[in-house]
Amino acid sequence: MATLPPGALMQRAAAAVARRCAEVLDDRYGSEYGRAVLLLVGPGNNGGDALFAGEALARSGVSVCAVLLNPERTHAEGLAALTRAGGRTVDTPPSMVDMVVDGILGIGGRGGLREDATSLVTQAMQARGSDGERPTVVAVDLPSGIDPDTGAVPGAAVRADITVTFGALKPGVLVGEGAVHSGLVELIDIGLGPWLRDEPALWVPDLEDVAAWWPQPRPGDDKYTRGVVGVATGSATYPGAALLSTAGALPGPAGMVRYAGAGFEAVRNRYPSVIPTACVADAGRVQAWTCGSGLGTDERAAGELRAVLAAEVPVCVDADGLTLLAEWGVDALRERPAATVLTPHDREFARLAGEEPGADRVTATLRLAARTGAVVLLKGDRTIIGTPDGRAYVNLTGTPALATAGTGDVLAGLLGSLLAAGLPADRATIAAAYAHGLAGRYAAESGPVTSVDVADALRPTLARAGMWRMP
Ligand SMILES: NC(=O)C1=CN([C@@H]2O[C@H](COP(=O)(O)OP(=O)(O)OC[C@H]3O[C@@H](n4cnc5c(N)ncnc54)[C@H](O)[C@@H]3O)[C@@H](O)[C@H]2O)[C@@H](O)CC1
Repeated sequence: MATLPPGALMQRAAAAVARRCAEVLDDRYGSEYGRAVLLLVGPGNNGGDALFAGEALARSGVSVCAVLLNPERTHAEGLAALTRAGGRTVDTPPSMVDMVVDGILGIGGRGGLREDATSLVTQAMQARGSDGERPTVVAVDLPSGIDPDTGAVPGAAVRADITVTFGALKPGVLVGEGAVHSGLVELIDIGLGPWLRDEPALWVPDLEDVAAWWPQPRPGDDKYTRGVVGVATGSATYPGAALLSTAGALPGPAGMVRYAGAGFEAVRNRYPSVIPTACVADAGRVQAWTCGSGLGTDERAAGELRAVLAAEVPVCVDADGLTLLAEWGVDALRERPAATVLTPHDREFARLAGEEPGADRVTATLRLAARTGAVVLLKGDRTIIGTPDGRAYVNLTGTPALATAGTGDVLAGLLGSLLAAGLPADRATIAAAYAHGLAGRYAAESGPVTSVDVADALRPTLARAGMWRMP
């Protein structure tokens, strides 16, 4: 740090916030010029960041005003800079505000917002932008009132649309209630790297990574060289699961889908390119299996899952497959000669692990991954992926709209296809969660989402996001 001029980190942080604010205003209004931005400024360096960001915005023609929560402890240089640039302080929020920048508390904040801050935030949110809509809220580093380390929200807290966070992703903005308050989280590198402790506790996959990993068809490929995925799902009771997991597998990167199970006629009628058989034993060679969605838990289902697990190829186990595994005990999974991926929701997790994920979902996921030797994808508001070697990822593309029946079947199908196309299990799982979340968002743009909509949205999503590149 000695090599950096004093305040350099704050300047970089503030510049990143200002840049993001300007982009959001441009998106909303076509230009940031003349728009009204309100800074909520707390007593520490978080407030300092907000003030310097306000300075930069004011210099670009934005009308910036600031409410100071603790005038006597306000970052003095920041305030002077804002004032020099034409920004002003006000006692109460004006009625017309296009954007609120939350610089009340950052990583120094503890115990939720106090009363004065809570009422200030409430007033600010009653303002309206010049388009009549509520102001966009951009949080500096983290939304004020959330616990930076755990994501707990012990009292009132700011609800941000966007959080611009610096140097490292604090778990508080990624998991639990804190994640819900953080909106879209953007990590900015301000050069803190050398001073950060250890490895990040949580990694956030981004589109660049996922698009780079996504297998593309190469010249000379045929359907077999691109990988063949086997889908062993559905039952007489749940024939829809067969269709949904197949629908998830088809847009994936594998060159062929084989279906094995009780839904084979329905699959044949709906998807002519799929090779259907009644059971795993008859299915022929595959490079990966997805098994479990709607499979049931009877003897037949157990036999199918055993056959799949005995194959020396990667396997994604979902839904009823997880219930069966829980009955058998998960420790034997370590003996599998190829990778396993488990995709539980909370109740399935509790059956598998013998305990609820609890408040620390990341640690719980990693513990199950270490115990089973499998990559574990714990579904939730924020899907968490843990690897047996102790890396944890959180997927940020999901949407609550995906909390509807059958979307997990689609995810499992897509994941199987990525495994069959040769992606290592951790990347396949991350990539599937990422693309599935995006597809959920895309589907939600045209109305309430069903799992069929998510499956249908996969192809346009993969093209739009660059996972599919025209060969
Ligand atoms: N760590 C770094 O090197 C950098 C930090 N930066 C900014 O600095 C922030 C941290 O700044 P500070 O350490 O000054 O802390 P904060 O600005 O988060 O909090 C300031 C003070 O508020 C008080 N406080 C805590 N909880 C409160 C509550 N519930 N209600 C009212 N007051 C409360 C405490 O006295 C605390 O020290 C980061 O979040 C980030 O925004 C950036 O400027 C970039 C560089």
